[in-house]
Amino acid sequence: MFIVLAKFWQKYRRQRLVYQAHLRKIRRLLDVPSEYITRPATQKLAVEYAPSQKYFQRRRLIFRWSIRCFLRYMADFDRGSARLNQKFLRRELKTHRKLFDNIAGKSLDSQQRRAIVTDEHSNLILAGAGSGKTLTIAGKVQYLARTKGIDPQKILVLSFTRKAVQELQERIVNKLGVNIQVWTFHQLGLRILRQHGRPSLAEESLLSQIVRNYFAQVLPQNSASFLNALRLIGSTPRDTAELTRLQKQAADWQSADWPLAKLAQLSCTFLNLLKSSGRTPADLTAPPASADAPKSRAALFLEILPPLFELYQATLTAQNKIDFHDMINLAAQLVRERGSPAPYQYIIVDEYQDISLSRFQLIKAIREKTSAKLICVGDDWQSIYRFAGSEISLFTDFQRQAGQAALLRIERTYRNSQNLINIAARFIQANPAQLKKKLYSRQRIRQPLRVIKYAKGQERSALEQAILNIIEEYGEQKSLLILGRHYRDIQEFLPDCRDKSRYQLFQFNAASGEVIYARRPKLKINYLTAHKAKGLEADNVIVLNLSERALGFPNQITDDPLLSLVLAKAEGFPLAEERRLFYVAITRTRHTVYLLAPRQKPSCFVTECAAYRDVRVSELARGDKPLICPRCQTGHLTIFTRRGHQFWGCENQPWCGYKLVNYL
Ligand SMILES: Nc1ncnc2c1ncn2[C@@H]1O[C@H](COP(=O)(O)OP(=O)(O)OP(=O)(O)O)[C@@H](O)[C@H]1O
Repeated sequence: MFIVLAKFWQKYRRQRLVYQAHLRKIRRLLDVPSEYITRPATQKLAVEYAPSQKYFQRRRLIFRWSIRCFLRYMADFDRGSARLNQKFLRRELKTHRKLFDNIAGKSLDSQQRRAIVTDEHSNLILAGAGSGKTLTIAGKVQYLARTKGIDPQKILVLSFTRKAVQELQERIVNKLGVNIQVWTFHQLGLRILRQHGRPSLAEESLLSQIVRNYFAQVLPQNSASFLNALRLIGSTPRDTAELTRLQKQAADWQSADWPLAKLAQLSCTFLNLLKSSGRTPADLTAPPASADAPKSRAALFLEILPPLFELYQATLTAQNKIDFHDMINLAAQLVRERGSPAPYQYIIVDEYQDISLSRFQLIKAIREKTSAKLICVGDDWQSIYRFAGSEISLFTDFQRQAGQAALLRIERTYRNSQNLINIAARFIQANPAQLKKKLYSRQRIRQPLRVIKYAKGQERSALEQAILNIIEEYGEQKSLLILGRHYRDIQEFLPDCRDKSRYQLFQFNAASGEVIYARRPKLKINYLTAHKAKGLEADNVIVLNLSERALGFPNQITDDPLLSLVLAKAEGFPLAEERRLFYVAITRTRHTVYLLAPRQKPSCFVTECAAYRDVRVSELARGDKPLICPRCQTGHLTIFTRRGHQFWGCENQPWCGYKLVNYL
């Protein structure tokens, strides 16, 4: 009897120990986790805890609350992990409140904080213009380095332009004191190539030289290909004699008038885009031929392209050089073959909406070697580089491209007023393909978007009117950004600013982009194209030349359809990229935006915005009274003489009383 009891007791104790071990294990799981549970970690946990699940289920041990919680967790692991992650986030936000209260002197808002502490394997931070993307990235780096003990050398921060890199470096290294290196994709690529002793950079003009040589020397030697090229530009020779004459002429091709010159230029652009996507001509397929066009233009082009591509690649190899695109393509290949340049734990990409296929491949290669976590920050509303090879689907379809991801938002803008965001968001979301966002701001400004319409010849007066209105409202101390769609827009507005012999009301320094308004020389004015202004801000903004014409805003010159073979899939919505560019332009302002549009043929964007609430439209008076009073908006400005002094004032005196002192 005693032996039976002893055996029973031993068995009971053994079972009890197993039971307690499982219980301890699941309690550890259900406790607030010490780190964020990522999707890959969730899958590992599911495997790790399956035996405990079986153990409790088999014995129907569900009387304890923790066991019931555990079984519920195991039934839907994703939801269970999400719940635990919420607990983790709450604790992290509380523990590190002081840090988030002071990132470079700014207290982060709740969405910025969440974006920082969320630590999924792949993270996409969807942000609005002026919502503090740069500050959030700086905060993330500081959080990782200071609280998680991550070596800053294992955090790879990437951006697209040197300017953006400098800004990030300045904020992270100088302001936050975290010693980190921020790179452009090309700098990173070059670093990888140098590590493996790869060749130096070829002259920028090499591609155009080779293309020229190809069309002048190589192509004419092959009559069939030469004929294809002529067909492509719509000029089929009448007979063999004419074909031979054209082949001979090709060798002496000098001027841009040569019929194949445009095709050569197109080939240069095409090859640049092809290489920037990391593909070769073999990856391209022409659309199927139709009954009326047995060989499409695309098919003809894809016949003459491969030899050109090979010639270019062979020249690079012979000279032991690489081009700008190889810096990224070869770097990705080297990472795949020989490993990552450093054991990165985090990769943070700024302005992710501008990502191209080849850059994405480079990130992917590094992640495959290091299992680094990826944090991409961007704004699809500001994606304006499709023409240069950016692939917006890598952003909008992030989950499919980068694996299951956490989608975070930062939607409070610190730059624009709510009134301006309402206008800008309505304008951009007219395109239903743009991701939905609810941006908000605490700032309010009545009629932040103001349209001034002018007659032909009044361009300069319209600009002056806008400047005077801004000075009247905000004084001379505020910064002013003048934006054009094309660089030459400013020259159309200030044609006489190049004539040094005359009195110059405006002076424009083309090198620095600085504009000096002679009557208010202290006013800080800069001129940029809308593309260059991305990422910048100013107190007030004037957008020039909003006209409806080929080189207006929107720019209506369409790309050669052949480029669609290498560009991202065309968007269904008309002028989608120009719309985003206009959105970028108007969101650079902290206060107001003036849109200068011709009375005849104003831009369709201006007409669309003019119908919105909170948009003010005024017209410049014709003839010799071009300036409208900025205060009452009805009278014109005229010169008054009082006690021997002259000054500009509103003609509606004394009702209006507006005077411009120190103007004459
Ligand atoms: N939490 C905050 N508190 C106060 N100011 C902030 C905060 N976050 C950002 N800002 C300010 O908002 C402005 C815009 O920030 P930032 O330049 O980082 O925006 P962005 O998202 O990169 O803008 P964009 O995409 O339009 O270039 C800056 O002046 C920045 O200092």
